[in-house]
Amino acid sequence: MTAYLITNVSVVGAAPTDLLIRDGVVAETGAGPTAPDATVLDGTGLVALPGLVDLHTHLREPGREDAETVESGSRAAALGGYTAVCAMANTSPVADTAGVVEQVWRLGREAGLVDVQPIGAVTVGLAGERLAELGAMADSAARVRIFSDDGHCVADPRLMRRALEYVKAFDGIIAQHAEEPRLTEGAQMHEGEVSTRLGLTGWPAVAEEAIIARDVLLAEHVGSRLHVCHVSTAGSVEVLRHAKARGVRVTAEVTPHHLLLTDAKAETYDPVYKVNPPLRTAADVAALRAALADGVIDVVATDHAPHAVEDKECEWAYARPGMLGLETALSIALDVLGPQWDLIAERMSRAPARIAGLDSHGLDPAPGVPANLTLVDPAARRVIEPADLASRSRNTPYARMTLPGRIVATFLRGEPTVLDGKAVK
Ligand SMILES: NC(=O)N[C@@H](CC(=O)O)C(=O)O
Ligand SMILES: [Zn+2]
Ligand SMILES: [Zn+2]
Repeated sequence: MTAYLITNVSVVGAAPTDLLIRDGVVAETGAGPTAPDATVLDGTGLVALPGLVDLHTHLREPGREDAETVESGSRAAALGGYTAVCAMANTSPVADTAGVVEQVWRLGREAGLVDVQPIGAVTVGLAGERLAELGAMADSAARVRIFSDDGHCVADPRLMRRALEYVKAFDGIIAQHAEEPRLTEGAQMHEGEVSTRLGLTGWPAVAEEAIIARDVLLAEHVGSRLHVCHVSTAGSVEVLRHAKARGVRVTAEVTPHHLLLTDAKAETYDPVYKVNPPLRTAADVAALRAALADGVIDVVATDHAPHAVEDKECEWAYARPGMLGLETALSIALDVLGPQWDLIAERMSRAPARIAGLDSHGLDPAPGVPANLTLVDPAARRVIEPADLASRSRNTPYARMTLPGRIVATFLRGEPTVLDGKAVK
């Protein structure tokens, strides 16, 4: 195993130091460790962060390997500074059995670029009718702790209650895609001024807020852990603020795109901007940014949702919802939050690792800590070229935008997965 000496690097924004990585851990920090055998990387101007952790990634394998595979998605993640991703269950077949989650977990190990932690489905086939084998998935080699029907809402309140109760036995968590289906039938975009002008059926904010309100009450009632996926409205933030003040065990995530883009993008009729939940208003974006800063929202999660060209480059109404996120998330966070490194480390690494129970991730580089870390060049600016992305899909909403920040290197258990901005395998 090669040792690496990263010199003159700022650890999470602190004064520059040296970092010696050996045998999978951070062996030493401080000025000038002697390690003649180590490969030296000049860290001048770079910031070392704990490897990013994504609570919400769609890897599309099994079933849509033309859009993404565990390997291609893992490579995109490593290039984005991630060392762990939680893979959503809406694959084909659905990840609703021990067999499927173990398959995804093994494929992640084989790719060896990030730790792939499978999420299990809450209900069989995501159909919302009966609970999947939650216990068998928890006991499997994949040790599933997060369960989600993402893509669909667990709309039936009795089923949601039973799921919340069931996972308590192994400190599991239900991650809800909050969308009251009766309020979003035929919806194409956010319900508001722009949808009225364009004549597109709207997805009202209340369809999200009503489910979050119901679920925080259910979680409080049964004393279970709830996680809210891709929060997108100012009203949702207020419901979460209220629930957290009452001590409900709820956590929440926001995506990079909901922190940056608004429903005005729909005026282009370019389906690259079609996503669930939809892009909202500038007032919602402002509320989400404030909630991320003050902690009502715990995490930035990508909702990386690759789609094949034929599913995306078509008429708006027929296009699948979803956009890429892994390779641009840190840049969007840097753009939105500025160089608040401690906040970025908290929202993109420490908090998601805690929520997912990934003990060897989300730890600031320090002696003895597993060397899961990433090096960022905050001064770099790059133009996003869809063709250059490692993802198999091309549906990035940031095409040809100039974004701040570049991932220079990523280490997984002391081994580089990215060096000089390029994937090593
Ligand atoms: N976000 C999306 O618009 N799409 C996701 C599903 C989801 O996250 O709800 C997908 O799987 O494509
Ligand atoms: Zn969703
Ligand atoms: Zn999703």
